[in-house]
Amino acid sequence: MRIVLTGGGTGGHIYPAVAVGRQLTQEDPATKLLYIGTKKGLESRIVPEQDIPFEAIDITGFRRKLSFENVRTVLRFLQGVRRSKKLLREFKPDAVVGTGGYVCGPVVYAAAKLGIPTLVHEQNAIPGLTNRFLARYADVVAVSFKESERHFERAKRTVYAGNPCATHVLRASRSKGFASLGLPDNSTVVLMVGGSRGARAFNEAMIEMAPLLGRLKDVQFVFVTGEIYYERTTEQIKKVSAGPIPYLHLVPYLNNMPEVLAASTLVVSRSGASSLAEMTALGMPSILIPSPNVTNNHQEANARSLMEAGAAEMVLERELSGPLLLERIDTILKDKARLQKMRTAAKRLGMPDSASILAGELKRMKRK
Ligand SMILES: CC(=O)N[C@H]1[C@@H](OP(=O)(O)OP(=O)(O)OC[C@H]2O[C@@H](n3ccc(=O)[nH]c3=O)[C@H](O)[C@@H]2O)O[C@H](CO)[C@@H](O)[C@@H]1O
Repeated sequence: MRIVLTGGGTGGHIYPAVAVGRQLTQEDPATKLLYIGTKKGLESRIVPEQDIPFEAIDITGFRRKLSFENVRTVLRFLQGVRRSKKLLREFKPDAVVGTGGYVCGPVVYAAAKLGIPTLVHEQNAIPGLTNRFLARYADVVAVSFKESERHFERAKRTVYAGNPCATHVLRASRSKGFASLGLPDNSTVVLMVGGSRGARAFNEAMIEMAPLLGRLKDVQFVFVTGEIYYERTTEQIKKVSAGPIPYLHLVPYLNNMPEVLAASTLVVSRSGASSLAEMTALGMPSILIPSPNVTNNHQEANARSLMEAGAAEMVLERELSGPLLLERIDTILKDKARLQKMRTAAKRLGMPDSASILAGELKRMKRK
């Protein structure tokens, strides 16, 4: 099969597309993939690193308020459609998969206009602007939460498919995760990550926590700062600490997130949909700190669903401080029975066969 993947801006839109591509290649090594994204989005770095051919189009997102910038956005959208049509005519895909973020607007729209089968994947319980727009053109809208089907009444067909990142992460090697951190197998690892771009509040808490980490015995901490915060956080931690902290691994970004996740005992995280799909697939206990800056506060809704199932604790950003977080981590780690309960509850929410459900849909669409 020849498949065009598109979606981006942030990791939460990119990794589901990559996971679908991986699944198709695994099922049939002759699969040919092309990813269409933007130069500015994280996809321009992540996708080539995954050995998937990448082409960029120039496009910006709509402002929610009426503005002159939106006129320019419409013009860029039309240009994007023209460029997408050219790329699609050259590549001749059997189907196009869009995973959200404004870049997939012109690509999926162009494909629909050319009569190429299209599938849109929505990761969140409350859909984004681009996917809402595309729903009426796509042949299939795949949702990650059963309850979000109701937002896509105009779609030709909706499928409850989960998030394919869940499948992808289950293939990760735990030992490789420990080895990449230079740690022996079965070390206790606490991973702290503020989504694919990092978050200021997470970095502030990391700086406050760093000098206190020694209070927890035999625990290794992995702090993922996000690329833009790395330098400042490293400097600040140096300033507030007496010397190097041997059990702290400070990194800007993890290219092997599934492996490190598999090696972790507890995760402190934002509650983006793809991250949660990965954590639940692995049965990973977590402390979730939802981003307050997302459409319809959807990260808090995401976090609440894990908390109510007993898989996670939630800390709101306005309550967050380094000492409070360390206290919560310590309490959970000391309570082995609680950890086990959280693992079981998380696993129950996981949907590990998501990538194969989506691959099945694409094969069915091609045959039609
Ligand atoms: C601020 C914002 O707009 N957030 C949205 C964005 O989040 P964001 O892009 O942070 O998305 P998620 O948390 O859903 O997913 C992050 C993805 O990046 C990966 N990763 C992250 C850090 C790292 O160092 N290495 C790495 O590989 C994770 O494993 C995961 O696959 O998209 C999600 C899915 O549409 C939404 O639910 C979020 O609300």
